[in-house]
Amino acid sequence: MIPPEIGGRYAGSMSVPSPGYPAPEPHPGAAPYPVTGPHPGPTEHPGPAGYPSPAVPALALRGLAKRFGDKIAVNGISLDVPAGSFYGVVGPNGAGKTTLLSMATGLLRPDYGTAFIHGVDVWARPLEAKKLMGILPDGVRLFDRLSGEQLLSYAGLLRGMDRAVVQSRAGELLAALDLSKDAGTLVVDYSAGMRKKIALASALIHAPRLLVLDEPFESVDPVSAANIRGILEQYVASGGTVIVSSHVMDLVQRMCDHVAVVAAGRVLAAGTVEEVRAGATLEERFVALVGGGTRAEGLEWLRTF
Ligand SMILES: Nc1ncnc2c1ncn2[C@@H]1O[C@H](COP(=O)(O)OP(=O)(O)OP(=O)(O)O)[C@@H](O)[C@H]1O
Repeated sequence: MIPPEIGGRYAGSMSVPSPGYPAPEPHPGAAPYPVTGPHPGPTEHPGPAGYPSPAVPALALRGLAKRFGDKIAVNGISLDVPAGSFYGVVGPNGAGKTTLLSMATGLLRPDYGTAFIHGVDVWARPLEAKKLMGILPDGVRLFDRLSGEQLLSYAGLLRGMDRAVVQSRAGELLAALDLSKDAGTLVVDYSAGMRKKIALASALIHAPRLLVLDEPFESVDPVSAANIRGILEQYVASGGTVIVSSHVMDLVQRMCDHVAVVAAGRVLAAGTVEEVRAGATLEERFVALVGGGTRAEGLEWLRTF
């Protein structure tokens, strides 16, 4: 039995789950623990300008929860990401963003709840769901004894793509991400930013309908970051959906049309960027929601030379 109180806590009507999905269920072997907060009611989500309001969200999370030992990393999150949106997930260190996105994309089994990619249950129909998405996970190792080009070919062939198509797309992606001259270099010899870019290319090669990118701009130089932003903006303009987690509020405010603020395993606010920031900057709103930082008291030894 699922605890009756499971569900996300929402700071307004902007957050969203739409009806039509079954109630979240605990996964086999999950130890029940109290997950607080009421079930959010269904709300209409406007699509981005120029797109009709889509009936089926690109990603629907229902009552996702995960505990590591005594630590509840994600505490019953339900959320809809509208198809065609550029969705930012922001939160302080340790907020539960990576845990949430890992459960949403089939990388980490939740204790409770499930996720639907364009209506397909990630945990009940994983192969179907995974065909629909491209993932840039945080901290997952790549097959780094392959060259960049080989890694891309591997990613494409693994998705059942035609070899000639894989080759031509790999060349285009390497060029777009400024990796052509390093195509034959082993990934183990790539810098952190180059690894990020080749992992992103691997997530894009099968032209998924949903991209889930955990910290895609971390370690990436400003020129490459601008290239990546351009690629993602075009992808969204042609109907794809992007979810990015990031700590850079300014970037999220400029790039995303929707945002969810996550802290301590819960959603504190979610909706369009305009709704969430409510006239302030996203950074100001974030600090107000999450709480001000601890002042650097003590540390006198650092100021005595
Ligand atoms: N495999 C694990 N084992 C134990 N605890 C974990 C594990 N993964 C995450 N946690 C804990 O769960 C909480 C959420 O971690 P998570 O990595 O999801 O946060 P995050 O929002 O992605 O953080 P950051 O912004 O620093 O990357 C943290 O307290 C973390 O210590």
